[in-house]
Amino acid sequence: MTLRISVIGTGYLGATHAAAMAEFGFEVLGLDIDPEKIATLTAGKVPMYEPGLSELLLKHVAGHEGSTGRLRFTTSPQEAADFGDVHFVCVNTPQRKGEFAADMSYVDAAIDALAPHLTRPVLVVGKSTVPVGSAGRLAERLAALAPVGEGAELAWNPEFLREGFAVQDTLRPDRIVVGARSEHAERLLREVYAEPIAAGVPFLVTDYATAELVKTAANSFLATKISFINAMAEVCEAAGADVTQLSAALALDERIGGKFLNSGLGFGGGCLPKDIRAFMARAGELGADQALTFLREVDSINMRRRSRMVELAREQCDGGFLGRRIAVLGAAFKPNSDDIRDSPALNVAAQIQLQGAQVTVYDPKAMDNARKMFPGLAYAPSALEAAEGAHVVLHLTEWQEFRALDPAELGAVVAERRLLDGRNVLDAEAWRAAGWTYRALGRPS
Ligand SMILES: NC(=O)c1ccc[n+]([C@@H]2O[C@H](COP(=O)([O-])OP(=O)(O)OC[C@H]3O[C@@H](n4cnc5c(N)ncnc54)[C@H](O)[C@@H]3O)[C@@H](O)[C@H]2O)c1
Ligand SMILES: O=c1ccn([C@@H]2O[C@H](COP(=O)(O)OP(=O)(O)O[C@H]3O[C@H](CO)[C@@H](O)[C@H](O)[C@H]3O)[C@@H](O)[C@H]2O)c(=O)[nH]1
Repeated sequence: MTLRISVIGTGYLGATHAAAMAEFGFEVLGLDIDPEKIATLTAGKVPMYEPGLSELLLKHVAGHEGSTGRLRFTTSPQEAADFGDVHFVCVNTPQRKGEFAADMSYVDAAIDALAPHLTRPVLVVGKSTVPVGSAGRLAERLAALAPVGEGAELAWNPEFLREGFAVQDTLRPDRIVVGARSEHAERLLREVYAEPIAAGVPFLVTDYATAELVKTAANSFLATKISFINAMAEVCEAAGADVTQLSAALALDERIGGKFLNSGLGFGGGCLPKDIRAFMARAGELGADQALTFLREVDSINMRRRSRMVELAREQCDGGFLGRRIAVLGAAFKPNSDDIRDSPALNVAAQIQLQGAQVTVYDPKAMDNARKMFPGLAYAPSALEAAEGAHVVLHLTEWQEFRALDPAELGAVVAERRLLDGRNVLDAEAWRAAGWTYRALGRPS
C-alpha cells in the first residue's frame, strides 16, 4: 500500500512540499491553522506567487476536473493524525521579537496538536529550519504526548528550496539530508524520496544535530558570500573601482564561482537574515559563540547596504528628501516571488518615506503583500506610473520586467533622470545614453 502523507503548515514551504508529494504519487493531506489559506488551497489556488505551483496544485487537488485527486487540505490535526503514515512539519520559525533567537512556539504547537491523536506507529519529519538540538527535544516531546509512545518516531529532513524555484528545487533538490535514529525511519524516507533518489539526487543520512546544522551552515555560507562581495563593494566605492567587474573576474576562479556573488542591496527574505541570527543565538547557548562572531559582521555589512542606498538617494536629492518624489521599482525580497519578509526594497522605501520624501512603489507580484505591511507608502500599477514626476528612480528588486524598461520612455515621465540601480543589473551605458545619471553601489559614478 502506498504511503499516506500529511504536511503540517502550508505556507511557502509546506504548500510546495504537499504538491510535490502528490506529484511523487502519494495521497497527501495538508494541514494549516489558517482556515483562509486552507479554503484557497482547496479551491486549487495558491495563496502566494510561486512559479509552477499553481499548475502542480491544479493537477492534484481533489475536486477539480482532470485532477488526480491525491491532494486534500484540512484544519483538523486529528484528521491529519488519522490519515498520515508520515507527517512533515513545515510550520514557520520566525525570529523572536527583540531577540536573535528563533521562535519555536509554532513547531511546538504543531507537535502538541498532532501527538495526542497518534494511536498507531508513524514517522514525524521536521522540515522547518530550527536551532541545533531541537530535534532531540521534540522527539522526547512527541513520544511523551503520543498514546503510541515511542511508536511516534521523529526524523529531521531540512529543506533547501529557494523561493521562485520552489517547485523544481523540491522535485529535484541538490541533496536530501535526513537526520534519523533508526533504519525504519531511513527506509520510510527513502520510500518517500524514491523518485529523486532514482534520478540521482544524493541521499545523506546523519544524526539529528548534523542534519539540523547542514541547513543553518548552508544559509550562513550563502549569506557570507553575499556579504563578502558587498564588503568588496564598499572598498570599491572608496577606491573608485567597479565591483561588478571585480565579481565577474572572481567568478572565473572555479574555486570561488559566480553564484551568490551578485553585489547590491544585499539579502533579505524569510530565511537568510533570521537564520544567521538564530544560529548565532544558538551557538551562544552552546558556549560556541566565538565560532560565529563573523556572522555578526555578515549581518552588519548586509544592513549597511540598506542605509548606504538611502544615503545615495539623499545625495541624488541634493541632500534633502523633503518634498521630493521617489519611485521604487521592486517590493519583493527577490524577483519571481511575492514574499516581502525582511525585504531590502521595502526597508529602503520606508526609510526614505520616513525622512520626508513621497515614495511610490511598483512590483509585478508583491503589491498586495506590500500594501498590507506598508499602508503608508503609495503604490502605482506600473513602473511607468510609479516613475511619474519622480526626482529619483530606485531599482531595488531585479525583476526581468525592469531590465526590459525603455530608458527613453521612462525618461519622458520623470521630473529628473536620476537612476539608482540597487541590484547592479541594469545596462548602465543604455541608461546614460538616454540622458540618465546612473549610480550604483560599489561602482564609479
Ligand atoms: N520559504 C522558504 O523558502 C523556506 C525554505 C526552506 C526552509 N524554510 C523553513 O520552513 C519553515 C516554514 O517557512 P515558510 O516560508 O513556509 O513559512 P510560512 O509562514 O509561509 O508558512 C508557515 C505556515 O505554517 C502555518 N502554521 C503555523 N502554526 C501551525 C500549526 N500549529 N499547525 C499547522 N499549521 C501551522 C502557518 O499558518 C503558515 O501557513 C521555516 O522554518 C523556514 O525557515 C523556508
Ligand atoms: O548573489 C546574490 C544572491 C542573492 N542575493 C539576495 O539574497 C536573498 C536570498 O536569496 P535566495 O537565497 O535566492 O532566496 P531564498 O528563497 O531566501 O533562499 C534561501 O533561503 C532558503 C530558506 O532557508 C533556503 O532553503 C535556500 O537554499 C536559500 O538560498 C535575496 O534577497 C537576494 O536578493 C544577493 O543579494 N546576491
